[in-house]
Amino acid sequence: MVPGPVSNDRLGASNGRSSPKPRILVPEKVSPDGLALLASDFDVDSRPGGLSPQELIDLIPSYHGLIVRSETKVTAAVLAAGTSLRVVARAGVGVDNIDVEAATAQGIIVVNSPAGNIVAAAEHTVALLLATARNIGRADRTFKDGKWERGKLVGVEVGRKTLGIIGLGKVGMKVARMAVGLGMKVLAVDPYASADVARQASVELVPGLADLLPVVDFLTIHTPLLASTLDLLGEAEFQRMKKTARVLNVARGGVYNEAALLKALDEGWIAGAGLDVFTKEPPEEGSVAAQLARHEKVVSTPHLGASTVEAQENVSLDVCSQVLLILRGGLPTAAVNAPLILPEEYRKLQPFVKLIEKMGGLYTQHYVGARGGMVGGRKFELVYQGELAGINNTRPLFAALVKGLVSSISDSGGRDVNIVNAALIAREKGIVINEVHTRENSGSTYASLVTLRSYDTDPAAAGKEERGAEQIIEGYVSGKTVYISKLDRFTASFTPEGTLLILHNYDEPGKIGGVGMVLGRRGVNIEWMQVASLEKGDQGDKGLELSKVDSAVAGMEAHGSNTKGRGNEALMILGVGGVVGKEVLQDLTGEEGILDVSLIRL
Ligand SMILES: NC(=O)c1ccc[n+]([C@@H]2O[C@H](COP(=O)([O-])OP(=O)(O)OC[C@H]3O[C@@H](n4cnc5c(N)ncnc54)[C@H](O)[C@@H]3O)[C@@H](O)[C@H]2O)c1
Ligand SMILES: O=C(O)[C@H](O)COP(=O)(O)O
Repeated sequence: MVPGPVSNDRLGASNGRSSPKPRILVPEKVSPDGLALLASDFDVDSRPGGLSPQELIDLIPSYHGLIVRSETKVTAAVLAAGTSLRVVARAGVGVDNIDVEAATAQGIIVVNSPAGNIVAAAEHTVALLLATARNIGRADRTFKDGKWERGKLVGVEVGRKTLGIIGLGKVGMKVARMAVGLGMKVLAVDPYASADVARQASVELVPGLADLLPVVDFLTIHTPLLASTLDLLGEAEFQRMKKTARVLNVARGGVYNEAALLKALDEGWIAGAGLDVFTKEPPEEGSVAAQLARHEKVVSTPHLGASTVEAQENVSLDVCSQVLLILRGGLPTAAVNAPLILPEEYRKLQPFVKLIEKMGGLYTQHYVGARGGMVGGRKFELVYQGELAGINNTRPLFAALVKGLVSSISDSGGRDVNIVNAALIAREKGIVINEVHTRENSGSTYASLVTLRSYDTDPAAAGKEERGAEQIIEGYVSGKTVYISKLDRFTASFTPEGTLLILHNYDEPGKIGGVGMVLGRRGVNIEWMQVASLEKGDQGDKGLELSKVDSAVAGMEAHGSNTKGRGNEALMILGVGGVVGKEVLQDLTGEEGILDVSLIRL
């Protein structure tokens, strides 16, 4: 993963001509403070006006480094054309414009500046908060048009009002502290925030959106844009808010569904919005995003959250110093795609690293995403049983769990977690992981078994380590394939890969057919399915596996039906293809006898 230093010979060969220095392309406006660090060793080609996708593909073969902000799309095609490319640096936080997966596959390091523009983004949020409260945009516009409309521009105060924050990470926490300083009451939703850290900042963590939306006067989001946060707020959510509420977005376009937000403003479900980011930037003429940007009730800015002199200096210095290090053969400080395992441990540990990472991802999406639970403040026990118990260096396994747990909730998809920073990231998120080695394998048929247990510490028994409700995932490796053998109280045997739907239901006839009909109607293809029953000794028999059933619902019914009455529970686990949107989950949840549904992407 770590490249050796770049030699000028190599560059000459790739160019077809000799060049005195390795080359770095900067197709956006990046502060000269950082670029100056590179000037003596490299040929820095700055093109602040930007490049078209084709121009970038045509130019990239002769460059060793690429430094971008959010406007340049570093696609798989750009990376494939970058045959000499060693590093892509994002002068900012979000790497959603970079195909990190493709970069990793090509051994290209992606670095960013995780903290350089936090203050700028938080201050911009507060600027929009006050601007929406006091109609600053409209006042400025109409005054400049020669109007004096004091009567139409009466605002509201923010002091003593309630601010809701979705995503209490670096920017969210900064906004919270500033809002407390303005005399606001602050509530937040973030399954990974530590309740202790929140309390110290006078923020009250609430369990979910249902607790937040009806009570806030202002709402701001500070989550990354992920599959799990895309369209997080739609029509139903805006309808739950106060008519006087105002919403802000200095994170990413798409977390509020733009069409729903436009409707909410037009219909008067909410009073206003302050928007810095849009699904397409700049918004296309006539698009919903463009209508929002121009809306009477919206204060809009063209993605200016990080655009301060100070933030641009910070991020430029951060990433340029990393580019310098990498191209000289050193290790970066903020690689987004750093490896979990050292090469010498790879063969032995890689399958277990994969298993544990998948278990972590499954945990967050099944227990937290679907059920509105919390991860911050929970304790985890990672039990290595059988042969695996003999492994001394379990740091990659620990790191794999942290990576899996945070993968569905972080900008980088957890790819920035590595063996060096995993413990720190876990601490920041309030995740406590205890590793247990045991030679016993409790009757298991697998040579090595991994169990992930999570439990609440009873808040009433402060410091006494009493356990609250326990959640369990168990898995094993066979050959190179990883399997989940237990999920909660249910015995299973499935490969945690791709898009899965996990339905907790009453084990009674008709369930499979009903679910198959819903998915068929919504164009979701069932690739395989399995019914996992309660463990022996709990209730019922072992799960019945039905592999590779397509849409043969009738056939599934015949195999999968059983005649147990209501009271017995089961999990229906489906590997699916196609787009599984909110409406699919709503339809499934509405089916008779379905207790809950989780959508898992692994
Ligand atoms: N407009 C701008 O110019 C600008 C500037 C800086 C950052 N940003 C964007 O702001 C966002 C936040 O940045 P950050 O540095 O604070 O990131 P961060 O990773 O520190 O914080 C994100 C937080 O969101 C939480 N989260 C994830 N999914 C969630 C969900 N479904 N519900 C509730 N919380 C959830 C995470 O647990 C985490 O605490 C990023 O998307 C970043 O790109 C925009
Ligand atoms: O993710 C970020 O860092 C911000 O959105 C800033 O983007 P920018 O560098 O294009 O201003």
